Amino acid sequence: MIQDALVPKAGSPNTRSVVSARDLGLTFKTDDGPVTALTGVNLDVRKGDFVSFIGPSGCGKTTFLRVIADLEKPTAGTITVNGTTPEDARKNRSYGYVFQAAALYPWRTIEQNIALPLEIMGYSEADKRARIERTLALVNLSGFGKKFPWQLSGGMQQRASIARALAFDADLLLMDEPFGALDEIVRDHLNEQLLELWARTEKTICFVTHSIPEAVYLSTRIVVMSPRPGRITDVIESTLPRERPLDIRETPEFLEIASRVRDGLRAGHSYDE
Ligand SMILES: Nc1ncnc2c1ncn2[C@@H]1O[C@H](COP(=O)(O)OP(=O)(O)OP(=O)(O)O)[C@@H](O)[C@H]1O
Repeated sequence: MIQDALVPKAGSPNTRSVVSARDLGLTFKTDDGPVTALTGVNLDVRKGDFVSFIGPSGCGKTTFLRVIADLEKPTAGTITVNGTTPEDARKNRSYGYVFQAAALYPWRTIEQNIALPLEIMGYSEADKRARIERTLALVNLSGFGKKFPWQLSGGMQQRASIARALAFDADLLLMDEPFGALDEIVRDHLNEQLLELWARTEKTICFVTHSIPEAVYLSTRIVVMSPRPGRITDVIESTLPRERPLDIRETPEFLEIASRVRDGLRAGHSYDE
């Protein structure tokens, strides 16, 4: 069941939302014919929201993030990012993007990796230094700036790539399964740290995951998606408090939300493929 209040109606995007999509669609042309990655997507992401996107492989989660980031152009509907087109939002550096793999340059130290977007944007040496120190502290990596990526664990590398995405102070963070390749204990720890960072910085976060517990633990809202064609099938507003110790995952309230997400995923899942 989709809660009416949470699902915007077709029409003009809400330019006060950080992300506002109306009837958004994207159909890729491929040699095997058109592939509809997204259809009829209506969604508002409000300032300070932590929104997770969950759904089976191919339901368009990454494509939606890439549309927000202006890495793909929609073929139907409209979308605004910070009240502007995704292209303007990209040019204004309105978002930081964290990829599935840490995507750090191995020949650059951690601080040189974080400095990269700042160099492109022409920050002064002093400003660059201050921002590197601040973002390293934010992800608990102070003192590791001179290391190379291969000298750090997978979890630390992913934290470094979050630092890089935070370095230029974008209010919006787009995260595509950032912890998918990490073991569960490291992932728990990073989830906790990400929530702390979100609370401290008041960023708006769009987060793609395959994990129900991760989505429920992190989010203020959970967007459940379904494939062929990729679409939103449920939007769940979390009733959990913002302060979330890890053992909140054993509470009846948490399990109830998780069960609703699971039902949503089951309803949109085809088992014969
Ligand atoms: N550049 C492209 N050209 C053609 N088809 C594409 C392209 N990018 C994505 N697709 C197709 O669009 C659909 C949605 O893909 P997308 O990667 O957004 O799904 P996803 O939900 O992020 O999947 P996963 O969980 O596996 O990462 C899939 O059918 C995919 O094959």
